[in-house]
Amino acid sequence: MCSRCVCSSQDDSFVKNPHLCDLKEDHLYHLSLNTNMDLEEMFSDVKFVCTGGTANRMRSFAEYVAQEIGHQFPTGVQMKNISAPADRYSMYKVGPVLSVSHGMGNPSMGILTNELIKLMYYAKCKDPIFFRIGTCGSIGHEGGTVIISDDCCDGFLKTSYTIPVLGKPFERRAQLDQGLIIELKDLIDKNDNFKVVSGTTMCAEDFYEGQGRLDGPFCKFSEEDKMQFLYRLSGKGIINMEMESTAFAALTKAAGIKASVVCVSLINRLKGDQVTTPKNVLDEWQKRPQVLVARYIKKNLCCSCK
Ligand SMILES: O=P(O)(O)O[C@H]1O[C@H](CO)[C@@H](O)[C@H]1O
Ligand SMILES: O=c1cc[nH]c(=O)[nH]1
Repeated sequence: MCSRCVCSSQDDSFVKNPHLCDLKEDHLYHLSLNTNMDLEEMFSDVKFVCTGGTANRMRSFAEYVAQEIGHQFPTGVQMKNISAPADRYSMYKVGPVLSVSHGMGNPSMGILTNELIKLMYYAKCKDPIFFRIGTCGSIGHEGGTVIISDDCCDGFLKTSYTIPVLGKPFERRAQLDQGLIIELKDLIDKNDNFKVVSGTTMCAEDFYEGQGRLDGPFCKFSEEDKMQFLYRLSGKGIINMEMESTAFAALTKAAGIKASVVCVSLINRLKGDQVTTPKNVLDEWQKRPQVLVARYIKKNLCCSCK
């Protein structure tokens, strides 16, 4: 970090923002981290950043991955939520793995991903890989099916993430890392008790009308309209819908960070709208993408990172 500001060189870095050089300190407000802390000492060993919608899921993923990679916490040391003071996201660190909740929707995922990218920069992490471990609704695949996103599009079927910036639309390509997708698919084990498929993911801005649901408080379209829409999506290779993939894909791509989205389907939307699966089954289903991602981490962990 130069003495005057928070910056180190930005030439081949994750961030592209000259204004960071005007900051004497940078507060990653939603993570309750800032550059007055020794972020390099705390996070420079991070190689895998895993995100998912809920705090409990990301805590249990952290505990699971600790087992899988044989990470030992010092005796009596409890795994703590690093971002607890901010009372927004939950962040757990298990050696080279960060497990962070992202809440629901692109805006929440966007805030988190922006701050995680800056964290990687300040901590001088080397080639981190990001994952979104989520749930989704699928088109034509039963609940419990794991879906790897080959590509992602917004609700207008554009493979980009567009937000208003200074009153004008600002569009970024939402592209996931194709090499990482192939590596994940290579880790599918025929003995797994779940099916894995891949295709394009539609990232909706809404759970109800935005995903063609008839069961919200308002609905201006018919069941026929809904089914026509779902079959139109299916005809374009879109196999699932969720609500964070485009912000996640666009921002990680802009940072030059490899990223992948792996979700489990909670419902085949061709058969209905309501998620009625019992909690214990949903909990088991939610572990399935975690198995695949943990397998990747275990395989790619350098021995020195244990
Ligand atoms: O289970 P998570 O990862 O939150 O993802 C899905 O679940 C939420 C909707 O129920 C949305 O956030 C959607 O993207
Ligand atoms: O149908 C679903 C299920 C989970 N998440 C979504 O966004 N949609």
